[in-house]
Parts: sequence; structure tokens; C-alpha cells
Amino acid sequence: MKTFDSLFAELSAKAESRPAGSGTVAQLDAGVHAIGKKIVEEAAEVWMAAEHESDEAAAEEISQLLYHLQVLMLAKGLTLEDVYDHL
Ligand SMILES: N=c1c2ncn([C@@H]3O[C@H](COP(=O)(O)OP(=O)(O)OP(=O)(O)O)[C@@H](O)[C@H]3O)c2ncn1[C@@H]1O[C@H](COP(=O)(O)O)[C@@H](O)[C@H]1O
Repeated sequence: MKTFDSLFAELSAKAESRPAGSGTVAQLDAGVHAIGKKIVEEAAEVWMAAEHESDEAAAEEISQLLYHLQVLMLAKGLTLEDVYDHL
């Protein structure tokens, strides 16, 4: 099963190797402003799913929000440690 850390390692490698067809590379190329808008959109979907949909739907939306947060971290050059320092 994929974890937060293993997904970050996977996305870091994609950012480095820039494989064709990667949505992550496309998002990184779109930049911080576009990624930030996606985060706000995904956060709203988490809220709506948690309040009005199934637990499974909420979990799926949460996974998408975590993914987009990681893309923003990569766009900003932030590491897991940079974030974990504040937990
Ligand atoms: N976990 C994710 C993940 N979660 C969410 N997303 C993206 O977020 C979008 C979800 O947004 P929405 O629900 O709003 O769907 P949508 O409106 O159709 O999205 P868009 O039209 O905005 O693309 C999906 O279309 C994906 O593009 C993800 N994209 C990739 N991953 C994982 O990241 C890894 C690398 O992916 P690639 O870079 O694409 O190879 C792989 O392991 C993937 O499983």
C-alpha cells in the first residue's frame, strides 16, 4: 500500500525524470498559482464528501488533497522534513 512518504518519493522521482504523460509534471509546469487553486478545490471536495457522501468517498477526496499538497511541496522545493518539523 502506498503511504504519504512513498508517494512523495515517487513524485520526487517523477519531478526529476519528467516522464512523458505524467500529470505531476504537468502540474509542476503549471506552477504554484495553479496548484494552489487545485488545493482549494480539493479541500472543498473533502468538506462536501465528509458532510454529504460516504466514508469511502471522503477518504478518496482526502487522498487527492494529500497528493496535491505534495505537488505544491515539490513546486516550492519543500521536503517532508520541512513539514514534519512543524507537526
Ligand atoms: N495520487 C494521485 C492523485 N490524486 C489526485 N490526482 C490528480 O487529481 C485529479 C483529481 O481531481 P478531480 O477529482 O478534480 O478530477 P478532475 O476534475 O477530472 O481533475 P482535472 O480535470 O483537474 O485533472 C486527478 O485527475 C489526477 O490528475 C492524482 N494524480 C496522481 N496521483 C498519483 O501520483 C503518482 C504519479 O502520477 P503521474 O504524475 O500522473 O504519473 C501516481 O502514483 C498516481 O497514482
